[in-house]
Amino acid sequence: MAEAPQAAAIELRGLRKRFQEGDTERTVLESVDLVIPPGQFVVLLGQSGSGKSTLLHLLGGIDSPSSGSVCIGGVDLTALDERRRTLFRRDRIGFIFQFFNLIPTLSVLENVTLPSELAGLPRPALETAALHLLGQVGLADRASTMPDRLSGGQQQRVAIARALLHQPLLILADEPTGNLDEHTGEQVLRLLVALTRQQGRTLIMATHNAAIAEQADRVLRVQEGHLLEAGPAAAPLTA
Ligand SMILES: Nc1ncnc2c1ncn2[C@@H]1O[C@H](COP(=O)(O)OP(=O)(O)OP(=O)(O)O)[C@@H](O)[C@H]1O
Repeated sequence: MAEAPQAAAIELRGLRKRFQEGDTERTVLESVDLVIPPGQFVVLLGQSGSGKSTLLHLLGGIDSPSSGSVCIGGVDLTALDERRRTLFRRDRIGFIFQFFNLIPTLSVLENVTLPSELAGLPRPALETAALHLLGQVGLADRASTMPDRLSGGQQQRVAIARALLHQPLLILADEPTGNLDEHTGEQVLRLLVALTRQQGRTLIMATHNAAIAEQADRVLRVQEGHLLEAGPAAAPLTA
């Protein structure tokens, strides 16, 4: 899919998301405008239920806004039909979830290569790249292991390799260490940040880990439907 060469990694304009619950309509996000240039690491804060996952789903094309536009790498997801949006998501977005979502019947290597194979990338080159990435996440010797033989931190490192293999435009991580102990979680986050920085990728991460937020280029907070610059005075966005 064609992309403008200098396009922002993310451009949101007038984004609004409402959910219908019976007779009541709940506005989760309202008037969200945001521009993120390529290569930045952005942390997303916000209380439980504030709308962090909703925003990540809109950025990844998992869900559609009620109004407004979502441009990723210059491609307006709201202008794509469902099939094209699915293909865009598969080819250009990397997801890392709290629960690692590995396929239990596939080996570590197969879990890492599967999404890229589905995207039509050639298998021998993929395996070489996947083994290299598994080395970078410290799992070079576990390629043929089944996921249930790995610790939680190791499983999340497999998920990181899987999310990075197809060289996505945007990596979305939704509380990726919520299921890990604090020490392991922080190690995994540091690895994810280091790898995405090394590859020059854009990473948006919902996390409550203050040490990781300190490493971010930008920290945003979802609060009462609005997206604010996080900081002592929770200022409105200037983007
Ligand atoms: N499919 C849906 N239908 C109706 N309401 C929804 C739906 N998805 C999310 N919501 C509502 O939107 C609000 C924001 O939810 P969201 O999961 O985005 O919050 P969050 O900040 O990620 O929370 P947490 O930190 O607990 O994961 C919540 O009130 C939730 O109930």
